Amino acid sequence: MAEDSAHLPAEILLSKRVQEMVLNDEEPPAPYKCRQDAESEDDDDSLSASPIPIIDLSRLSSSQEPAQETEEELQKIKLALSSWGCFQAIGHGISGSFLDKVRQVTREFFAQPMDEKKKYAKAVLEFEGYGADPVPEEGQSLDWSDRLFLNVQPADQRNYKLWPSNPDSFREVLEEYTEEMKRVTELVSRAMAKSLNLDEDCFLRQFGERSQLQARFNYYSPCKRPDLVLGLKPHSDGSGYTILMQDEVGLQVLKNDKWFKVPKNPHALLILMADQMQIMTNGIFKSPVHRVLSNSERDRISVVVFYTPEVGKEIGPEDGLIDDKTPKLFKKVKDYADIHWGYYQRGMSALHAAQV
Ligand SMILES: O=C(O)CCC(=O)C(=O)O
Ligand SMILES: [Fe+2]
Repeated sequence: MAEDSAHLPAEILLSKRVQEMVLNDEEPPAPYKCRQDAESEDDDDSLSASPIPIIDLSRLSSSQEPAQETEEELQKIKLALSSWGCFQAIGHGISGSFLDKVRQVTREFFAQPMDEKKKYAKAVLEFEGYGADPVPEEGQSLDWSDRLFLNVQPADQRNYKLWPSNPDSFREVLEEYTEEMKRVTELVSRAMAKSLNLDEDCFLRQFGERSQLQARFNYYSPCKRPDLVLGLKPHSDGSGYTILMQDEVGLQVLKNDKWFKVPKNPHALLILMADQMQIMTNGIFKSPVHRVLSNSERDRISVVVFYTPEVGKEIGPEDGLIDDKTPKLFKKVKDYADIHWGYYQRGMSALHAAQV
């Protein structure tokens, strides 16, 4: 059976979910195979400390905190985002038990029978809903994962027909998580601006009053051949920045041509710069390439929230970062996420399209 499906076009393959193939004990069909190098991605470093910086956001918002300690945390943010393009945020004010609840409703959704999940299925060419990303261009591999993608903010953009009614707390949990994400994006956007000595509201102004939040719930089934597939292919995000949580390891971030594992930390959120923050900071903050490995033993979920400027709003490098010695590296762009998507489908980065 696996041989037959190897010759099917990606459109047909996409109508069958990875979870179904795993339940049928199928080997990954050819369009999913993207790795020949079979690097050894073992877990032997799982006990060692991760080099990805940790930032305590509570040190920024506490009015009791001595100014010097706040300043230290801001410097850590600047250093983290200009070298790694990401940090693990703790002290973000969301309780561990609520983060567990978000992970739990995600797991419960994906654990349902396929017929239940397909009630929320997207059409092959559409984006929002349950399934896989739209078919990439010829020659691009498919990801060994399933996902549910939902617009959550502005609230008038929600398509509640695609919001699962099972588990029955899903909607309420996602609404609450969205409120938390709004709060965290305000906190982080201001902190990033302050770390660069800019007006603290400058990034919030660029994102606009109708800035967007989109939630992507990823489910990574185990794979018998993790050496041949990827849960998600290497990419940078097209959003402004992304807030991510996972329940198991699997995500890796590229730095200096080396992959680094994002450690399992049930209390941390990964704040990951995307291309539009690289543009707004004139290249000071980096939008890192990241990918998700497959695992032969266990499944994994992640909940990813993309924070993106309002539709139709022009964004560009902050004036305060440009002077005679530091020319503008990027042009003003609008709806960059769409440009990014076009290149992503061809396996390419889009940032050059925004370069001066
Ligand atoms: O699952 C993850 O940890 C990463 C997901 C991701 O990179 C994305 O959805 O853009
Ligand atoms: Fe991503």
